[in-house]
Parts: sequence; structure tokens; C-alpha cells
Amino acid sequence: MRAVGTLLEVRGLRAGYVYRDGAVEAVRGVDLDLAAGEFLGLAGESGCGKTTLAFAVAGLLPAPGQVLGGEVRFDGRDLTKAGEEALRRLRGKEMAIVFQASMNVLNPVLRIGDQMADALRAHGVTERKAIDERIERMLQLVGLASQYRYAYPHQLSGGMRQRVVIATALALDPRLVIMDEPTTGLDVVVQRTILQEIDELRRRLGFAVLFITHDLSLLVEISDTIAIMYAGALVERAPSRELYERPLHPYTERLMAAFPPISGPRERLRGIAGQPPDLRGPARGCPFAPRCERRLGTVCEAVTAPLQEVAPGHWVACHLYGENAAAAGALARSEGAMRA
Ligand SMILES: Nc1ncnc2c1ncn2[C@@H]1O[C@H](COP(=O)(O)OP(=O)(O)OP(=O)(O)O)[C@@H](O)[C@H]1O
Repeated sequence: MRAVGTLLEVRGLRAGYVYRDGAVEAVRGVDLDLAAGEFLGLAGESGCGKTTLAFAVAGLLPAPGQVLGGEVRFDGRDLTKAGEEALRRLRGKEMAIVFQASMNVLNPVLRIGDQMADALRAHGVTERKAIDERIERMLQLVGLASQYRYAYPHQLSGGMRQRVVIATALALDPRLVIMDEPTTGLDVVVQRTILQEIDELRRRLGFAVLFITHDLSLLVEISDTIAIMYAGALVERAPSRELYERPLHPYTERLMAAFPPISGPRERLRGIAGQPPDLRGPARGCPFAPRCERRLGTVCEAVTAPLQEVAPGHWVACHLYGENAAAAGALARSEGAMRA
């Protein structure tokens, strides 16, 4: 049953790119819940499937991408079964999407205000006065003076253009805003400022946010919840502060160490040695095992750990935690003794 206040429920979602000679399964059975008004941060290295997940949720996977199984329930309705027209109506209105480098997709020969007006008209706001009012309000909300509606994109900085894209996404009062690396390519300080502004708007307007980034440190102060994705699956999910103070999965630990902390002493950063696995073909064991300094041996190489709740709201998929941790540890020690 749906928990009260749940806006988005993703269940067992599988999605990928299907070719004649095989498939890349980029999303491998993801469960995700997002409450109305919640800010969920999704982090993981490049190639872990974050963008594919976002596109699959929005029903926007370009061919040969497709949803291969599972459900995406938005307000109780399964979007994987909705028709293209119903999805189109939903997107932009109830669900807004800001994709990577979207500030570069503004039309260079149209004034900012005209582009925002087009987006509003496409979703049924046609009255001139209503359009004008919304454009003014949204520009103001994202901290741009209203005269910028008469500007062309090249007259604005990257950060300002991204604010325009965000203002357009918010203009129809969506209930969910999906943002996939919306600030990548901008100066780090500008990235933080924009993220703080999005959070402030969320608190005022009440929409939920699914915010995707490879930079975990960006999320810690702002997200309510953080989910960590690796090789197409969620490996950890916890309230933001809890994840920051007590990361459990070895991948989360390494990801945390790979980015500078927002505040506090600057430590030497350690990258994560090795590469995420190739997502063609089935997984065997924990996909992080080949890169993991804490792997237990055969059990990690052969058996995929399920996502288990190990503390209230703190879920992790790792043999080092949960009900089988002691047995997995004992098995690893006996393997070690046999090799010695
Ligand atoms: N059109 C495609 N055809 C085949 N494989 C693809 C296609 N698009 C993405 N992939 C593969 O799917 C996997 C997941 O990619 P995806 O872009 O979803 O990851 P990501 O975590 O969002 O990475 P990034 O941060 O670089 O966007 C990768 O292995 C990628 O190579």
C-alpha cells in the first residue's frame, strides 16, 4: 500500500538499451520512494545509471532505451503503462525536468521571455496577462531582474541561463522536479548558490526534488535523503546527515572521500581506483567487489547482497551489514585460514 504523502514510488525498475547483439542494462531493479515536498539526492560515479533512471522515471528514454520491467507510480498511477499523450501532459505540468547542460539548449535567437511564454502556452496557459505575470514572478523567484525577459541567451552568464531554465521548469507549479546535473559546468560557488536557491524555492512552493549529481558533497547539506547508485542499483539510502556521519557501504565511503567537504578541514582527496563495471551482461555478486578494499572474499564475488534496513531509514546492500554479516565474516575468515 502507498504510504501517506508518497508522490513517487519506483518499484523494481529495470531499464536499458537494447541492441540486436545484446543489451546494456543500466538500471537493475531500483526501488525508490519520494514523499511530497522531499529533496532526494541521487549520487554515483559517471556511468552508474543515474541519467537512465531519471529518463525512465520521466518516460523519456530515447530509443534504443526502454523500460524493461517494474513500475513508476506517480501519485498512485503507473507511468510505465501511461500513453505518450498522457505522459506529455504530465511532464512540464506536474513533473518538470531539468537535464544536464540544459542552459545550452535555450534558443539563441529568441528572447528569454518568449521562450518561457512558449513553454507556458504548450501547457495551456494562453492568456497574455497570465503569461506575463508568471514570467515576472518566476524570474523574480530565481533572482533575475524582470528586464532579463527581453534579453537573448548570449547576454546572460551560464549561471543566469541556468536560472532561466529552472524558472521555466517551475513556472507551471510542478509537484516533482527532476534535476540531472543541472549545475554541472558552472563555477562551484555558483553551483552551490543555485542549489541553495532551489532548496529555498522548494520550501516555499512545496515541490519534491530528485536531484542527480556525481558530487556527493553538494548534496549533504541540502537533501533530506541521499541514495547512492552503483552499477545500475542502489547500494545505500539514508537520511542525509546520517549518511554523512555514518556511511556504511564501502562505495559510499570512497565516494565521500573523493569530493572536498563543504566545510571543515580540507583533506587530501582520494579517487576511487578502478572503473565501474560494464553493464552489458548479468551481474554476479556485488558489482563493487573488484574495487572494494573491504570485500569478504567468495561471498562478495558470488552473491549480490539485498538492500536491507540496518538502522531506522538507513538501507544498505552489503554483506558487511545486516542479518548475515556475522556468517559472511566467518566464511571469509575460514577461506583466509584455508589459503594460509
Ligand atoms: N544510448 C545508449 N546505448 C548504450 N548504452 C548506453 C546508452 N546511453 C547510456 N548507456 C550506458 O548506460 C550506462 C548508464 O549510463 P547513464 O548515462 O545512465 O549513467 P550516469 O550515471 O547518468 O552517468 P553520467 O553521469 O555520465 O551521465 C553506461 O554504461 C552507459 O555507457
